Amino acid sequence: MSGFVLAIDQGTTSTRAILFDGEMTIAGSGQKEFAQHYPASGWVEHDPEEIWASVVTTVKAALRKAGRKASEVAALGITNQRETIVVWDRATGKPIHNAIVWQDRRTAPLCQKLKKQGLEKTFTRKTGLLLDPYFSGTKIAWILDKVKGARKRAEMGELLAGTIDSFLIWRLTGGKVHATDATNASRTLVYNIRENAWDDELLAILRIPARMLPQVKDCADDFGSTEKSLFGAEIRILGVAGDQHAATIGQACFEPGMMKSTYGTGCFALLNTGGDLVRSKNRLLTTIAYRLNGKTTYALEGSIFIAGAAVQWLRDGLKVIGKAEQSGKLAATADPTQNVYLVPAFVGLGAPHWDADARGAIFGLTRNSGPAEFARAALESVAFQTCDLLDAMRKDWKEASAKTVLRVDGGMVASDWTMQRLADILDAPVDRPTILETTALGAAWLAGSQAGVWPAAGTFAKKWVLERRFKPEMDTSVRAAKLAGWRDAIRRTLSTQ
Ligand SMILES: Nc1ncnc2c1ncn2[C@@H]1O[C@H](COP(=O)(O)OP(=O)(O)O)[C@@H](O)[C@H]1O
Ligand SMILES: O=P(O)(O)OC[C@H](O)CO
Repeated sequence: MSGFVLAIDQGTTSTRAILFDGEMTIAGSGQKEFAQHYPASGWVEHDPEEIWASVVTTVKAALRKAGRKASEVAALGITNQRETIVVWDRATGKPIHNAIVWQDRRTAPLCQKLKKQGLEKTFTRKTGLLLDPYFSGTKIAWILDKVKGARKRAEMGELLAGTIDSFLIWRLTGGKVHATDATNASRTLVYNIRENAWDDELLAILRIPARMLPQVKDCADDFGSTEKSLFGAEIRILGVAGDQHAATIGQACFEPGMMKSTYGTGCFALLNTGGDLVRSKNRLLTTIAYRLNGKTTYALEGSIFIAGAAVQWLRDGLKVIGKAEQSGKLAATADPTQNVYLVPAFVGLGAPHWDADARGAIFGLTRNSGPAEFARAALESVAFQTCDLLDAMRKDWKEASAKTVLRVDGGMVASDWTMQRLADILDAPVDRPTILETTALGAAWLAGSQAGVWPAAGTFAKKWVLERRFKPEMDTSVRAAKLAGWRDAIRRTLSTQ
């Protein structure tokens, strides 16, 4: 069998399909953006049919560009934006509502109600998550409540629910397989991460019928085969993981203590804690890093909602840059004597504050403040937020020693200035690999190793190649002063002061 492995990376703003060859290099790829729907303030939806069409188009494009046929592909891996949920009709495969996206805040009142009933501890103990609208469970409950007849139909087994991976598997296999993997399940708020099973008590609280949920498999497992009519030949689906988990694998963070951080629209940092299910006392999430051969590896996760999105704000909102890549150059020209801070709480704050009501703020402006100081403040905010996550991780898990090295990926890591500032603020080395498509690579590795055409974890990890290490260079007192200023800015921004 050939070593060609296909990865579908179904992200928040675009879908990518990448065909890797036996040397794990990219043979061909396709990418397609799709519409974001904002039906009300704080609501974010995707059309599942548009997502499905983008998957079919990009897979065909990747094969065409590589000059390969589906019959030459040994396996397919799927990775996806997490938490985003679809409910569809079992008989027709048609969604009964648009997908409710991870960023969507519509279930904040339900989360508040459950918190007031004293239920957050129960959810956290079982799922490792918090009662925040970010996660899928309350979104499923919302659809069952609001779409006429949905709950009854779900109880009768006529409706199915799933994260995007699950919806795609259903469509790709022609409605034969309703499955997901343990990492995606671990983001739903109804999956018990210690017992590795859907949790009846939590399902009852949210009134979600268990029969509408997918079977949960290992990340490298048999998820069925794509219908021959789609790509000309069947392709076995052998790997599935949420995108941040796939990036953890693609960055070869297989050892406890290893950590990756992905800087796209938001930033998601995962610290591998091995078999230890570490309970956070500092409002980080406990999540399943990956599950292989029935063995669960856990992670502590810090989720930041705005990272590269702050650069988009410089470009599209303030219009002080024309392109994202100009942000670093502009920041480098900022006046070192000014202390301008941006707290980018544009959609509230994620970890470790979880303040849905906070809104963005800027501090320290003077008559001399201009585009350069705004650009520096925006890029530095990403470093400061990561620093808050790392501090919380160190407090939560003593093995997360001062020696932590951060492996980075995502669109924003192209900025050398930002990566150097990140190393300076963290006071820790930041490693940027040669392959930045780590998410797709992680999904491809799951599928390729399961198919037996790609190497096992140890050999795969040795193929991780450093492109550049950013070492901390900032004077200790300068760093301390900057961090003190940031903490003051955060304190003044929180909605509950
Ligand atoms: N050179 C750069 N400097 C700073 N930010 C950048 C640069 N290039 C891209 N970005 C930011 O990275 C983000 C895109 O990264 P990507 O990983 O594709 O995100 P996503 O998968 O969330 O869509 C955008 O928000 C963009 O503003
Ligand atoms: O699609 P991305 O890269 O923005 O990632 C989204 C995360 O999985 C949300 O938890």
